[in-house]
Amino acid sequence: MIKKFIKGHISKFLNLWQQELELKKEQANPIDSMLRNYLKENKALGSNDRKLFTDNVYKLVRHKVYLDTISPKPLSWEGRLDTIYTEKFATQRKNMSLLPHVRASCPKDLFDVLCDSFGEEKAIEICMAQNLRAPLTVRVNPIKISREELIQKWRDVNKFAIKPTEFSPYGITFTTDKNENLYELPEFKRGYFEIQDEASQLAAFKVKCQIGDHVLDYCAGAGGKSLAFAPYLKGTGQIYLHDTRDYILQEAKKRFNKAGIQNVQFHTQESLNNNKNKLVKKFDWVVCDVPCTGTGTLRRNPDLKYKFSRNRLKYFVDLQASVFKEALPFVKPKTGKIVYSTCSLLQEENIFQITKFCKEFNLEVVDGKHFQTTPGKDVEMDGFFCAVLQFKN
Ligand SMILES: C[S@@+](CC[C@H](N)C(=O)[O-])C[C@H]1O[C@@H](n2cnc3c(N)ncnc32)[C@H](O)[C@@H]1O
Repeated sequence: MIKKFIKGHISKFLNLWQQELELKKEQANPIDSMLRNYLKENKALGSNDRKLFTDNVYKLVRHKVYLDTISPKPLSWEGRLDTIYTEKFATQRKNMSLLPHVRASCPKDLFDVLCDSFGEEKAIEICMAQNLRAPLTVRVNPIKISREELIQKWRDVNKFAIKPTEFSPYGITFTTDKNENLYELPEFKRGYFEIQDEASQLAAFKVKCQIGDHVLDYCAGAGGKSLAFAPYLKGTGQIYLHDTRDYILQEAKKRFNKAGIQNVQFHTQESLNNNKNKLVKKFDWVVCDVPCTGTGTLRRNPDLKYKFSRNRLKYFVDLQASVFKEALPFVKPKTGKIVYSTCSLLQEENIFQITKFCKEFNLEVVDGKHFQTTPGKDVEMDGFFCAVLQFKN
């Protein structure tokens, strides 16, 4: 039974979130930042209460479409919350008279485009998987410690329930849903690891840069991908991090310092433009980890599914094409490679884009086929897409 006091907070918070979404639509603040602010302002919620509060907020947001159909009317957050803890919540999933997008708890527009990409059966499986809690996964920084050493320390001293990731050689996944505060660990402060989903790690490792290479991370954000592939360079060559948001590069700078990586430089849009003549055709690798609908990360960001619209999809498709076109001149002719990646599941942002780029710019996909992960029954990773392209010679 959830205490009345916590139920009150859950309702209050979700009413605020709903208002925010109605008012600002796709510009609405992300739910995780709204949650952080709410918890800061409501110190009366103790640490156990916070976990219960947060877990239930996420559950309600994930299952809202389904709950709106099966909960008592008039709808309220309290009513939806009570419904989660009834038998009906499980049994109605099998009610085939409910529309598929309702059973899968996915807004209709998004469900339809997922069906276009995967067919209905797979789309339902993906949505169901995206309604589960995301696993907590970290990437070990091999410059500071090996995965084996960190696993041993965490198992023996911290008593964490963890396992090595199956595909990434540097990942560790937590196997319980206990909220470990990893940011407070000395190993985090010393740069031994970063929190990063396994699929994102695998996409980053597609940048197989070698000693002495020059790499331009064109949409670097806070540097998540670059931090993962930087150890391949063994301190040689140079990574250029670029983003249109100056403040996020400051964040990246701090993370690189902590990770002990020095062969990097940071470029705002202005500084890259000022140096453009020197930098075009210079890079062995250009990484285009473009802005996208984020439909592969709905377990972490379930609020994104309510921001989705076909217009928003078109906005991202156009933006991705223009970012790719901006980044391409920096690739070294003949040998240079450009890596295009998204955390989207949609063909419009992925395979359709690279097919178009190949035709328009005389490129071909190299290093095997493109790489794609889709959350599903046995796939614990986020949805990611990545392809390595090179000029046809
Ligand atoms: C998916 S995020 C990058 C995440 C980052 N690579 C990581 O692994 O943590 C996309 C980034 O593209 C940036 N961006 C948006 N428009 C851009 C543009 N025209 N040129 C370069 N970066 C852009 C955004 O500010 C955002 O940080």
